[in-house]
Amino acid sequence: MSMSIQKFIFSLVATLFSILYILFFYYHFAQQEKTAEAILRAINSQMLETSYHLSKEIKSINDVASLRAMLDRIASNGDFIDSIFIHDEDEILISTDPFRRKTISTNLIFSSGLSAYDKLEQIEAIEEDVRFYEGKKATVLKLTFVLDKDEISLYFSERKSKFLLYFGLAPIFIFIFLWFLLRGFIAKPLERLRQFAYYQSEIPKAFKLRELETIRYSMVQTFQRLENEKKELYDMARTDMLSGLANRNALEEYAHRLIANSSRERKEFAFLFVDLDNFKDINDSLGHNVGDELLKKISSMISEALRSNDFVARVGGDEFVVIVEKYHSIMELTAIVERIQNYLEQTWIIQTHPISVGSSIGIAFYPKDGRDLISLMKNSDIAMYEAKNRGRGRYHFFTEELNKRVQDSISLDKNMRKALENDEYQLHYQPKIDIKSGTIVGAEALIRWVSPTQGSIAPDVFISLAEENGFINELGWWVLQDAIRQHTLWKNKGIDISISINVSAKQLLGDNFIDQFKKLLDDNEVDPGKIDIEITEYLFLQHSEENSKILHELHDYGVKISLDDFGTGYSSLSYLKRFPIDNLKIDKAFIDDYDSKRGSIFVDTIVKMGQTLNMKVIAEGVEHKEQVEYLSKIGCDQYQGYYFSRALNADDFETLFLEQSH
Ligand SMILES: Nc1nc2c(ncn2[C@@H]2O[C@H](COP(=O)(O)O[C@H]3[C@@H](O)[C@H](n4cnc5c(=O)[nH]c(N)nc54)O[C@@H]3COP(=O)(O)O)[C@@H](O)[C@H]2O)c(=O)[nH]1
Repeated sequence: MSMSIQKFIFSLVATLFSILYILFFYYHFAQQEKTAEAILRAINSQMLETSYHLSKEIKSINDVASLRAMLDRIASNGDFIDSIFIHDEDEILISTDPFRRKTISTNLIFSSGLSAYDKLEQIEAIEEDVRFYEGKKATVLKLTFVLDKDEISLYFSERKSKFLLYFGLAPIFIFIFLWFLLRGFIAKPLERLRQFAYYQSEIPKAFKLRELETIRYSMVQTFQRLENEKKELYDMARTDMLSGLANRNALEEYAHRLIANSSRERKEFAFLFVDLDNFKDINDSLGHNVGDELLKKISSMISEALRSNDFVARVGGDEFVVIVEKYHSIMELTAIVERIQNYLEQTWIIQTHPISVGSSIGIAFYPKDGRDLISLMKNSDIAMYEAKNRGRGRYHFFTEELNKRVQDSISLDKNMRKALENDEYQLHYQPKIDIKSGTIVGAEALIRWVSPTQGSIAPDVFISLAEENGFINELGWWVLQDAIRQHTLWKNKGIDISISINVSAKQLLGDNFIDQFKKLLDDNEVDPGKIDIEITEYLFLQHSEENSKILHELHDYGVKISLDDFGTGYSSLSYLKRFPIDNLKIDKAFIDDYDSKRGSIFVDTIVKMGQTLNMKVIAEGVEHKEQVEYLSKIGCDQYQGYYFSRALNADDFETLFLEQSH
């Protein structure tokens, strides 16, 4: 049976005090007996002495009466003697107690079985013979000492009280003091140490007892050591010893956590299975030492190719898993994949051996290609084998459809960039018509890619990819330069119309856009008021502080700002309030629907709202006469659309402009 430290200390102290109390009581009774013996002895010797004196003094029975004074003195001096009397067989001859008439039985004094204290308690008197000679006749009288019972019990009860006071109460106080002392210095600290050892709760503060303090300090040290060892073991269990990368255990933990989060937040992530090409040959031909060293280098290279929030684990000899969570598009992901492959595609010098090793990468996506680690591993592995089958040093997606899409995007990306070098882009211009006068007041520059192999490619096909991969900055800059060039050319020919240029959010927010744009206008002596920058609502979604600053700067410079495709995307009236917008372009979808009840209300409302906010309102995608009539009726400012003209190349636009202005 176990007990708490507090209980143990309490029992220990209590047992100690019980023993002490037993000893004290034994001592008390022994003392009491000794005292009783001493009292009895004193009374006895007083008695013997008195009897001896009386024997000498008394010569005849008549002398007894003369002894009164002596007896009174002895009775009053004797502490425990109540009275003294002398009697013969029949009657009391003399007594210090005037009321004493009878003798008292005194035989108990000789009863041997009783303790001295009991004798004192029980006997009332003791007596002694007084012998004397009247002539030759021996006479025996009895001398009796009557004991003062009250005095005796008062004496013993006083002694008892003192004993209780000294030996009874004092230990109780000592007991309480000891209890608090032991509890405070031993029981509580030990209990705190126990709790610390058991729960590893907060480290107890230093104790005042040296031994306990040593134990506490040792425990703290032990726990710290254990904590470090635990951490080391934890890390070891999750680290690949050769490469220092995460191992399969760590991958399992990471993937489970990520899958749970991604499923909750409905997000996808990419799971890459990386396998080195020809690694087995290197191992077999140059030995495992070289292979190991190569693996170490490759591992650190893969880590270097990744961003801090990507995850990499070595899951087999030359197999790695990379998890990429944050990417905006497949193209951004493929850029990461290509970076890994490019980093690994170098010649490594290992123990003087030049070694080249490529990699094949299979890519699967959570949740599309697998909802758990096993299926993601399996499917990315299948994709990796497909990459190897197709000639190594490649990457391959698990689904063929995605594979095709990515391959198409990659070749589009390549061709799109080449097209700029080969001067395959052209700007077409769609007239903007003033509704009241019916004349051309401007032109929207729209890019066209005229490929020698594929013919005219619409901007819808490549603009979004150019925005995704950042090529829009280069392409957009070409558009601006070409539009300004054309504007200057027309101005010199007397065609002084404003030009609207589509500028993507990425381009607008790119480095130095404002400075370069202003320089372009200044260099060509272009009136900024003749240039209209078309932006979409998408711009307002991000970096709104920065956007606002750029738009205000452009506006202050004199450039007009048009909000394109109004009403289709992320429309919020607060944009119209916060940003300096000159023109509102109603999206074609609203214009198409102008003849329905709701549709007409929308168009009408947008026109009124725009004009109330001092904006010009331009209808897009106008294809029919009725639409123009309706727009005219509701007071819309301008329109553009196939009804008047499609976007034309610069020459055709010029012809049309000159035709309609005459
Ligand atoms: N960042 C840049 N974006 C550009 C540039 N050039 C074009 N674009 C954007 O590409 C999208 C598609 O443009 P496009 O194929 O040229 O189509 C434009 C018009 O041809 C078309 N349109 C005009 N009128 C009609 C019509 O009556 N019917 C009909 N079906 N289509 C018509 O609309 C497009 C103009 O759209 P918008 O820009 O919204 O005014 C398009 O989003 C362009 O913005 C560029 O140089 N840079």
